[in-house]
Amino acid sequence: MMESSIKEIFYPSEEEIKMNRFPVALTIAGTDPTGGAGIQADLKTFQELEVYGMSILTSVVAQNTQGVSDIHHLPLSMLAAQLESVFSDIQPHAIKTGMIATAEMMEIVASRIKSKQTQYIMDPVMVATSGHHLIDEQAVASLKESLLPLATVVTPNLPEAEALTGSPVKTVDDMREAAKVIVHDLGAGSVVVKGGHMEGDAFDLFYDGFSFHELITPRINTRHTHGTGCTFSAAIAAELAKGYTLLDAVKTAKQFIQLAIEHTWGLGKGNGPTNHMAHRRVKGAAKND
Ligand SMILES: Nc1ncnc2c1ncn2[C@@H]1O[C@H](COP(=O)(O)OP(=O)(O)OP(=O)(O)O)[C@@H](O)[C@H]1O
Ligand SMILES: Cc1ncc(CO)c(N)n1
Repeated sequence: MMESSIKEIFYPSEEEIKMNRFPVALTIAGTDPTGGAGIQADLKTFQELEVYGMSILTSVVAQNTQGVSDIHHLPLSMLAAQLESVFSDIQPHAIKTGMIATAEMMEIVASRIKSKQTQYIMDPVMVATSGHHLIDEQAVASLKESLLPLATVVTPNLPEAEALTGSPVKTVDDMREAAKVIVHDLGAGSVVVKGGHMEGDAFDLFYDGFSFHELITPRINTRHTHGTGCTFSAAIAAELAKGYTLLDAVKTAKQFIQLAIEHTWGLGKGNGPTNHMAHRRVKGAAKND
């Protein structure tokens, strides 16, 4: 059964949040000093969706809207220490991973996530919008073998879906086949194959292992799409932290990123960031509307 495109935003009332619990989400990712991607985008997205955000750094990335100029991977001991700091004190309801550049880092993160009963959203970050590779070859293998099978949902774009499956992913049929491989062969709980890199409508395909759901919104004609994938997966993490179903979380994330792209401020000389506050323009979405 194919779902139609999204019709409205649905945010919890104050009462619903109090009733559920105070939702907490953790991002484990790299940095983006211009704020459009990485943990900066994740924390903004958590906050906009009324989820308490925590963050663990994997790599410090010198980047802006025109590209990546340098990357410094934190020592493995620092990654392990940050994980201990968080998990010995505040338990997240949802964990999202973004850029994890090396196989060694992935193994450390995977061993922690394995021991947690929590929703895990994996954004299999491989290449920045500018085309700069953010993880090494060995890390791709480790991502597939160690992290991906732990994921509640994984959110590859088309090139990442190709890297994961080893097959071209150019058409909707290719997306469907890739989704089945990622769930049934590679072991992810579910997958959203993101169609941002395709022509035509912004077509994403969500597959939960049983049925396909098409999430389709009009393509916004803009170059300002830096960090769209980070923001989209962070929105899914926030909604899962609040206790929404996976399909509802994906639908809300889709609407969130659509607005964020549509209302971009066009910052920077290159591919600018999205506007993480745009959802507030939708009547009734913000608390005091
Ligand atoms: N121009 C656009 N108009 C509308 N939606 C878009 C556009 N570009 C991307 N999207 C949507 O943004 C979300 C992220 O998809 P995208 O393919 O851009 O991820 P990504 O390549 O991983 O992002 P990034 O690497 O820049 O963080 C998807 O829901 C996609 O459909
Ligand atoms: C840190 C980081 N993660 C992910 C992306 C993907 O856009 C990026 N550019 N930077």
